[in-house]
Amino acid sequence: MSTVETKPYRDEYDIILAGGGTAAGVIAGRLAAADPSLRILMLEAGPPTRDMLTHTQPARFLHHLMPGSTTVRFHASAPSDALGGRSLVVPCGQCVGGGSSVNFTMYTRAVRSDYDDWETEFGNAGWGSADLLPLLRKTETYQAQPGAPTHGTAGPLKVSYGGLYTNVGKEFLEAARKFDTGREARESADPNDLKTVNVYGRWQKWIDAEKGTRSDVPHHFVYPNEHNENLTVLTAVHVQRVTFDEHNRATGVEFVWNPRFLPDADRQVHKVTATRLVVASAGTFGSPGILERSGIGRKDVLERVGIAQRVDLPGVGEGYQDHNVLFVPYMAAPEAETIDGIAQNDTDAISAASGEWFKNGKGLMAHNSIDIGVKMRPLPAELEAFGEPFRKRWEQYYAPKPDKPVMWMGALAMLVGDPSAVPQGKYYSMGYYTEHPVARGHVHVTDANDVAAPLDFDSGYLKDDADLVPLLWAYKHTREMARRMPLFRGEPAALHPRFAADSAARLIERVEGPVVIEERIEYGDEDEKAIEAYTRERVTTAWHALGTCAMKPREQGGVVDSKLNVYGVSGLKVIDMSICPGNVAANTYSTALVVGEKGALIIAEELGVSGV
Ligand SMILES: Cc1cc2nc3c(=O)[nH]c(=O)nc-3n(C[C@H](O)[C@H](O)[C@H](O)COP(=O)(O)OP(=O)(O)OC[C@H]3O[C@@H](n4cnc5c(N)ncnc54)[C@H](O)[C@@H]3O)c2cc1C
Repeated sequence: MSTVETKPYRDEYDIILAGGGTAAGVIAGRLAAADPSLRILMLEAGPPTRDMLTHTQPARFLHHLMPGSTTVRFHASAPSDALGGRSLVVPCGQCVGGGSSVNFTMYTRAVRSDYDDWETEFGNAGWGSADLLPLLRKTETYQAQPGAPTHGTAGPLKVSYGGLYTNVGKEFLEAARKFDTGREARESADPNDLKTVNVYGRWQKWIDAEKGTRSDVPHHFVYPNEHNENLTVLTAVHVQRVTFDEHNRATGVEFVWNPRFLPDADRQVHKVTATRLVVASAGTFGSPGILERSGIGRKDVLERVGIAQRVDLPGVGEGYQDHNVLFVPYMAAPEAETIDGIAQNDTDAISAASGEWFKNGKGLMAHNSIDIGVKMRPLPAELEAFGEPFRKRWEQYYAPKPDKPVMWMGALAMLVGDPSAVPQGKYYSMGYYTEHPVARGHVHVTDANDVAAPLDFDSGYLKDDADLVPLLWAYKHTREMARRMPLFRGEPAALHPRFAADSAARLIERVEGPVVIEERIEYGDEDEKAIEAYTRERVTTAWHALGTCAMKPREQGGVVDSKLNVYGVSGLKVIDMSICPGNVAANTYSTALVVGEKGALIIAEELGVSGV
């Protein structure tokens, strides 16, 4: 295998993957291992990741989100009234491995009904949970509780509880036990068995229990094929478009070097031929752009930027979804075990944690800050509190499917937020996100050629009140638990709602030692307004973008069929998170992997390759 910049590469391959992220890496790795004679080219916009500690050391994930990061691309939405006039900025992996190389290594799997909906409601035979569970197992070796049902035993990616069980996690579990008595809280629970809801449990991580390394795609699917001369990974490449013959069959791609990484490279358009298949695997923001620049999309979108339409496919770039998340920080006692120093790129903290990590793969460096969480469905009184805006959603969508959680909640042993806005010290954060938001957005190109041009991006966030009310409730619910943890030392005003000084809900700005809190906080109308304003001003991306090239019938706005073929052309598939027709109750890495695995099987079957 060659991981090269600019040259050498051949003029012709059997398969070209446009994008070198999570799903693409699984496809390349599986196909190359099964048939080393297949000539595969993977074209990635960003830089290589091989053996780099910022990628292999799990706790360093925030390094990739720092301003000026070269391993993610930031997409800014149009300002939205629903977000207090803000623009939402969504970072996406932009390096070999894509999201798998920069994500927070939080292991979360969808529930069965999410995938069953893909099959029954969107007409995709072969995509139900019974078909996908074997593929979920295929990707992983589950070290957290070896032998646990539904998990894998021999896959390339290791799943564990990480290198430490922090006191933040332990105290959060205890606070849940005491405060949230309508739900169970057990260390032995498996919240990721595709069905468990309303049970707080230890949260798994995409981290190797022995080596302490990130379970990313490149180091486990792609780089192990280095002996294979027929697999080429070309980095710093902007795929502009797919080329076609007169019968609308994909013949290859056109690309330019990404000037961000290769400022001195030529500015010409390069062409490579694919004799058998082109796969767009550039993610939820990237794949619709490749289709649109190739003339596949909605007429007015293409006309606006001067692209001649090849196929009228109005669903391209539509249906954008994510999970709406908030992280609310609390001051912690000095003895709190947090990854704050590492997350903030403090060199002393990094070298201290690296010492243990290099020795035995353990400690804070083999961690992602999340030890305990819950997939939560509202209990009857809570549903009442969600009120009218949520009732219809509940009755139509959630009530008939008892495995579907409405939210995820958990504790993070770190400050998530701007450190310069709060007093120095240790922090933990309460995190919560909605699993299946109602509102949809879109992503479209604004330039016919320039891959780096900002996108026409509407996140859709909080445009439907059914998406808002669970978040308002979750602030109050998690605040009760955060205050009941013995490590609690206060609520930093800059990163909480602006409650009036004489409100019963006012903040406890600082305490010097553990406090005993038994009373629930009472919220008046003004307090509720403060929480809504706060939620609109602070809700952010969960980095789980999906749905912009949906796999569903063409007449319903679909872009690909259930074999992942783009409607209206041949020889072109889309395989990444953009194909998800519906959301999943989970952080999305697991689903991106299963989409890659399923895509590899479909390609293998069509090309007559066995052993995938
Ligand atoms: C910061 C962050 C944190 C996350 N945390 C978690 C987590 O803890 N747990 C979890 O389950 N999920 C998490 N996720 C989500 C998960 O990692 C992603 O959903 C998943 O990796 C997406 O896979 P994909 O194959 O669809 O796209 P990606 O992995 O994003 O791959 C797309 C690739 O295509 C490249 N590309 C785009 N356009 C072009 C072009 N024109 N030419 C060439 N290349 C192009 C991009 O650079 C990118 O590398 C996180 C994601 C991010 C970004």
